[in-house]
Amino acid sequence: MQKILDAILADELDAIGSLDVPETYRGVTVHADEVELFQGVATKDKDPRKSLHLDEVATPELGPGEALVAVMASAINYNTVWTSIFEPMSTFGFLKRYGKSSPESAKHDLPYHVVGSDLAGVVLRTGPGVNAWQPGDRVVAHCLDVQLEHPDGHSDTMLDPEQRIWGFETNFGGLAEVALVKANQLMPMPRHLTWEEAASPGLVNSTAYRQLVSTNGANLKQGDTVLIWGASGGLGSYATQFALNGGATPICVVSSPEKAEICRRMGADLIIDRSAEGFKFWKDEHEQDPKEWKRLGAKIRELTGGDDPDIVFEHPGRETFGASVFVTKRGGTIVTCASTSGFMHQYDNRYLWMNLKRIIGSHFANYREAWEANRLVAKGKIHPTLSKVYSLADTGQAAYDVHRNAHQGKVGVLCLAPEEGLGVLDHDLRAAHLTEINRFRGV
Ligand SMILES: C/C=C/C(=O)SCCNC(=O)CCNC(=O)[C@H](O)C(C)(C)COP(=O)(O)OP(=O)(O)OC[C@H]1O[C@@H](n2cnc3c(N)ncnc32)[C@H](O)[C@@H]1OP(=O)(O)O
Ligand SMILES: NC(=O)C1=CN([C@@H]2O[C@H](COP(=O)(O)OP(=O)(O)OC[C@H]3O[C@@H](n4cnc5c(N)ncnc54)[C@H](OP(=O)(O)O)[C@@H]3O)[C@@H](O)[C@H]2O)C=CC1
Repeated sequence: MQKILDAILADELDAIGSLDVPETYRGVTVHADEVELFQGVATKDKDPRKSLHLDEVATPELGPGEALVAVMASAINYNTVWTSIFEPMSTFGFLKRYGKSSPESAKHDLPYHVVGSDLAGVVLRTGPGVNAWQPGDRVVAHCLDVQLEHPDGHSDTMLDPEQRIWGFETNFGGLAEVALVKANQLMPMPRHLTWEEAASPGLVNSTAYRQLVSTNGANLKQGDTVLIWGASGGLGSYATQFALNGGATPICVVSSPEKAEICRRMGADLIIDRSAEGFKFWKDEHEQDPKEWKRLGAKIRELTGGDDPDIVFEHPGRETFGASVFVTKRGGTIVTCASTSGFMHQYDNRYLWMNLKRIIGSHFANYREAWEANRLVAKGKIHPTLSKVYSLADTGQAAYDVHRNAHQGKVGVLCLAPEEGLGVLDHDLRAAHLTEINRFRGV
């Protein structure tokens, strides 16, 4: 491993293909014999530091269409939080199902799960049938694992029944020194970013792109008003940038003055601090409070001068969904990709049908959407929102921060990279955008 790292750090990438791939590597795992670890513990008290381990694991065999990547850096996504607390279900069920689907995928079904759905690194080896990528290529990986053997995925790969999220529904994820991906997950690493910056947008940037910008999602247009929950978080920090870039007006919902300040730094003017306003959309566990929905709607109208949101960018789920449906403009769109606070939603359907609103479900992104989202990063039009970086050994703490909502934007993890700040090739482009690249640091 050290020879590989030395070659990468010396920028001798042509040598990578001739260096031996190590038989084992360090990866962050959950263990199948610990899925009951948090039985009886409330969700908020389940501690990823107890369930995420740093293990020496065997390097998987490289199959057709696959690539092994030396991972310089990765990032925490909320799916790793879900894996680490074994909610809403243990990810070992996904690995078992995948393992049964073909002889090639049997290797994924193991008593440990190497997690993580983002990476920046260097291709070590490619399997048979891979022509577009070579050992030594500097890459980032999006997290859609799909082989495309079924007809259903051929207009939109997200519709393939065998579509999976790498490092969540597959093994050998990115929070490790080596990762196994499908070659059609690879994309060029933006040349003006460090390893840890390049590793941080992938999953959330691609998801927000499909959810908000793509015709498969809300198809945002100039002049739209967009309500963005968690606007300084992982998804929200990219949704806010897309709204601003696309000539729309974001209304950023956050929960502290620090987060409000980050949104202002991104260029947003209309901000709601949900903690300061004290919104309480549920009277108790069973009943919502439509007066609170109206209070949120009135606040939005006060900020916009009377406009209701054309689009509501949803992911908190149960806690906010009723309010989201209510405040959306007549004919507008609620686009949802998650349910962090609970997946059994409740809303008043009269406001949906009488006012001709639409709810769209959105999940990750197809290769084209992920590529377009990455291209915007590479061109310096969308910027990483990295706030803090941890070592691979401290991944548990990093996931704990995200679980506790104690983070801003994205939290990075150094895998093989010995320190922050390495990997930049285009210093001029970097200099031109340094303020934006560092906008989430130290807040
Ligand atoms: C990129 C990052 C993303 C994120 O962060 S997303 C957030 C994290 N992700 C999650 O929280 C999602 C985790 N996944 C899940 O919770 C589950 O994954 C799902 C609820 C999505 C699906 O559950 P499942 O049990 O895997 O599948 P079923 O579709 O419920 O299948 C169970 C049985 O139900 C049958 N079935 C499905 N649809 C129908 C139908 N329309 N009519 C009749 N039967 C149906 C199936 O065939 C199967 O049957 P049989 O058990 O016998 O094999
Ligand atoms: N389907 C898909 O493809 C994807 C799904 N996801 C899912 O989306 C969700 C969010 O992911 P991500 O943005 O990365 O996570 P983050 O934790 O980085 O950001 C989410 C933000 O949402 C806000 N939030 C959290 N809980 C609530 C609540 N109860 N009410 C209102 N706002 C809330 C918080 O902001 P604040 O406190 O400032 O309001 C928080 O910062 C997760 O469940 C994740 O699994 C993520 C990516 C892809």
